[in-house]
Amino acid sequence: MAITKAASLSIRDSKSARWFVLLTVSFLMLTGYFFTDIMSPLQGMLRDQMGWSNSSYGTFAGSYSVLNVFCLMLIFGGIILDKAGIRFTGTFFVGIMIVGAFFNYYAMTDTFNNGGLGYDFLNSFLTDYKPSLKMAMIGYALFGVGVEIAGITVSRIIVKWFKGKEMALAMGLEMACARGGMLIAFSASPWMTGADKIISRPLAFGVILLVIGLLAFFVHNMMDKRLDAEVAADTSVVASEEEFKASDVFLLFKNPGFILISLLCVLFYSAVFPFTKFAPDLMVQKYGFAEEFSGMIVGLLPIGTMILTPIFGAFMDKKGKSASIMMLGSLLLIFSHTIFAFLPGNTGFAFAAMIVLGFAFSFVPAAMWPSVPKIIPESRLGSAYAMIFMIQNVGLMLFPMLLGAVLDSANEGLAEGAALNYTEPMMLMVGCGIAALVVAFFLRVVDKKRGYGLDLPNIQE
Ligand SMILES: N[C@@H](Cc1c[nH]cn1)C(=O)NCC(=O)O
Repeated sequence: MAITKAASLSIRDSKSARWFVLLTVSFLMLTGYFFTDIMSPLQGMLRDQMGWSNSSYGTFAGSYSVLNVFCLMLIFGGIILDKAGIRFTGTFFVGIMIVGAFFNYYAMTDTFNNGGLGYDFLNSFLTDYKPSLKMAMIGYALFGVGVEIAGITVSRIIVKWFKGKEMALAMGLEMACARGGMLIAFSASPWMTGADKIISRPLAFGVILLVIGLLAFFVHNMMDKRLDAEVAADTSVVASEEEFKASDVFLLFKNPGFILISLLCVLFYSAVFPFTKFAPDLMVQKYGFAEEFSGMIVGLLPIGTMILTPIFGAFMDKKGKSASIMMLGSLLLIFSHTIFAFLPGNTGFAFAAMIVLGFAFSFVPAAMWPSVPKIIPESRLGSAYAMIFMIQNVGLMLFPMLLGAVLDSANEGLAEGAALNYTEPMMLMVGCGIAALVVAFFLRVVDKKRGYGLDLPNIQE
């Protein structure tokens, strides 16, 4: 439900109140993104201690999206958000996130792996897969549902509090906080395992952090309740429905701009998030970094985006050029992955490729997300974002699984202790980048034909 006119001053007109709300939900997203990548720098430890193959690790990473894709959870999440509102949906799905994260933690504990609750059952079928992997996958799949729907809810919260005010800045800052969570995960997770390399330790910390995130969301709920009460009492406020409708989906797929932006989203993000799951191990295997430092190198990526995304967002707000910038971002993606795939394992190349990727990962999200409202009418925006994330999740499910399988098959028969060769998995990422560039090119062509105005400034004078 969107507020289209507020006659008298409300709590959202108070700068400190709305920025405080942004702080609570941004912190929540920081905790969510932290847990999303908490296992990424631990791939080597999972191989050594848990006996997970690279394919198993990829299957685990892809399990994040399994329920989102096969059970259409993002669509249901959108419907629940429309029907039950922000406070219920947010609280419920943050709860799911915590339950999933707890299962993920439990899978890594000695208690579980020494025959704890559920071990014998999970050991009784699909015996090629370790019980720890199956339990972790159940947890991560639940967590994936929770964090994705929490993310959609938070976007809705930002619109509710910032519409007609500093909305782009608020969205940019929320994204920067979320990337901060990624940064902490990549840099700190290997250290948190301690000298005795206990994998469950960072996960326990992650679960606690998520609970604190939920408490922050409760604070948001109190503010939101007050805002709703003010809106209900103000008879001059006109509310318009923006509900998810199944019929909207068919209309969306008749829109070439929507099809192209969804394709760009899945191709671009498939070459980024699944890559980051393997990137710390790539740093160890190809560039010879110590395991503890490998995550810090990958951490350069979120650091760069935290600074650059709001800057590029502000540029496009004023100057436009979003369609061209999406092409440039896709081109940089190809450059970066080409360096990882084909250039020698020199640490300088690793830094250079990560910095180039940081630019790509700042350009495309900063241009893509604010472009959606230019292509889709406001009444169908909720459905459009839900569908785009749903399509994106197909890539987030398949590509980590593919990367793991390609890595294993490319390194079959490798001598014990020899470094893994990442050329073939990285060629897959280059391929995604090329496909993203082609789609970005067609998006620009269609933009010119249909006049979406993607290259025009977001802020109209
Ligand atoms: N699907 C979301 C959240 C996410 C983070 N990691 C995996 N999924 C998303 O892509 N949000 C936009 C972003 O740029 O983070």
